[in-house]
Amino acid sequence: MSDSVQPVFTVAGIRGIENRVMPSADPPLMERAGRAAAEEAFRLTMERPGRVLIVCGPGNNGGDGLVMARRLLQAKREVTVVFDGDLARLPADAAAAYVAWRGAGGKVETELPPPPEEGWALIADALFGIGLERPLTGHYAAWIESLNSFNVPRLAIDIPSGIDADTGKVLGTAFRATHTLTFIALKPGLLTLDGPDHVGNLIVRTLDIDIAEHARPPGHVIDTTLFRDQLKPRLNNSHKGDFGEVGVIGGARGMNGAALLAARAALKLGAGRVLVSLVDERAPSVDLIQPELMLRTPEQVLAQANALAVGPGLGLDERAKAILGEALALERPLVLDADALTLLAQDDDFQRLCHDRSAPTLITPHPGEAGRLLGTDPFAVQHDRVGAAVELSQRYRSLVLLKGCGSVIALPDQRWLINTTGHPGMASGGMGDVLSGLLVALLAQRWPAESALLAATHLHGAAADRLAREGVGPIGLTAGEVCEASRGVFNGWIVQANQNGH
Ligand SMILES: NC(=O)C1=CN([C@@H]2O[C@H](COP(=O)(O)OP(=O)(O)OC[C@H]3O[C@@H](n4cnc5c(N)ncnc54)[C@H](OP(=O)(O)O)[C@@H]3O)[C@@H](O)[C@H]2O)[C@@H](O)CC1
Ligand SMILES: [K+]
Repeated sequence: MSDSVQPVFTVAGIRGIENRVMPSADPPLMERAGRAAAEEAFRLTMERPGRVLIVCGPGNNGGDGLVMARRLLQAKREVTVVFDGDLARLPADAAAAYVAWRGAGGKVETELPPPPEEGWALIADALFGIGLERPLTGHYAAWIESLNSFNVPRLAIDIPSGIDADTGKVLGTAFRATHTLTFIALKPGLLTLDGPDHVGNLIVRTLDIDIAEHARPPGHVIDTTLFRDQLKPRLNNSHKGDFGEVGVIGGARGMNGAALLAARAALKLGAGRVLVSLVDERAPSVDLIQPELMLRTPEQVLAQANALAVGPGLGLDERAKAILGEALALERPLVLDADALTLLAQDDDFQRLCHDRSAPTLITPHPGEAGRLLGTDPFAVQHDRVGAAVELSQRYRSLVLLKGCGSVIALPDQRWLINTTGHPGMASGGMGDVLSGLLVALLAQRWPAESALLAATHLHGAAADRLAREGVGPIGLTAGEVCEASRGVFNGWIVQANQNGH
């Protein structure tokens, strides 16, 4: 994995690094964290002099806030600290930070005071960090609700209080930050589920720890460097046979569009030929909007394509089952989505076939489909998206893309990655079909399965992001528009990857 790719650690991983570094850390980690937070506060209040409110909790996150407060006070800033923790139960570093704060002349309020007349210059949330283990209730929950109501910069220290650092779940209620300064490394909860709605601008400070020296990250954030090796310009001396033959099978009655969208996306991402089979017998025999697509029978597609996407609008009837069985038996890269996933979840024979395949299988469930595949429900999946994706990958010996806010990719060797492109305008019909099409196009062009899944996922979101920047959406964005924009973004990546001698 390239050094520039951002690592992601679960709480257990962060604790492991802390335990290794802490005994000899000079200055201590909490001093470094508090100093980094004070620096960030200066940056955020450059144009907003005035009083900074720091709300500190009963653990080491509160300790970070107390160090931050002392640093600001020593730099002649006005600071109000709120802390009502039990001094006798404060961890050692946080207790030392408390003593140092009082020693520097700092005062402590035990209730949230009203804001000064000119308003708070900044609110810093140092209530709870990675140690939060149960829902927030009572006065802590009330404080957070109140802090969220101020329209001023709101800085979360390490993680917005109330967000579970491993899962991104809101535990009771959660601080809505405009900025989050996180320490040592990213955590999954900042990137997936409810995390992105609470973190605002995300800033990582490693606290001068060389992470690679201490631990191997279990996860990463997806970026283009992960598949840059595949981003090659085409040779002048090329022909369509060099770029593979995609097969898409789906499009039952009322769902023709799902398979056509996938097929069009495959065409726009450079597949040499795209064969599509609409299982609806009354479906048209040509796509008049995209006549380049070759409409064929399922048998012809299964026989000819060198990479297959099965499922968009496939239906759940006997014919659909027969097609899925045949596709699973072919040793060619296979994308399964939508109805194919529902059929897979229902049938032990399909599961056995899937498990025994030697060609790559790529499954792209949303949380509902993932729940069915795991024999549970969407809530359980969302409760631990990374865990669910890893389990699916193991159970189905597949590369998995679990869709949703902060899509999670899990690979058969148990590595996982989180995607940060895309936006809620993509929550609309047909988006998943386009993603399947982008993915199968790269597979047909003989990209390795892992690179294809990372690239298609990242591209799908990046295309939607570009459109939103151009005023197309986010609200009302259509899957067809993402399909078109993906082509431009992808070609741009190739140009970029091949500049400067790469
Ligand atoms: N360790 C280090 O060296 C470094 C750590 N760093 C910083 O420390 C943070 C982690 O600190 P932490 O482990 O002390 O956990 P933290 O998030 O402060 O919360 C624990 C406290 O909250 C309490 N509590 C929990 N849930 C609750 C609830 N629902 N409602 C009420 N109370 C609740 C819990 O109480 P208890 O469960 O024991 O009742 C305990 O008192 C980390 O995010 C980073 O900011 C950095 O300085 C770098 C160096
Ligand atoms: K916090």
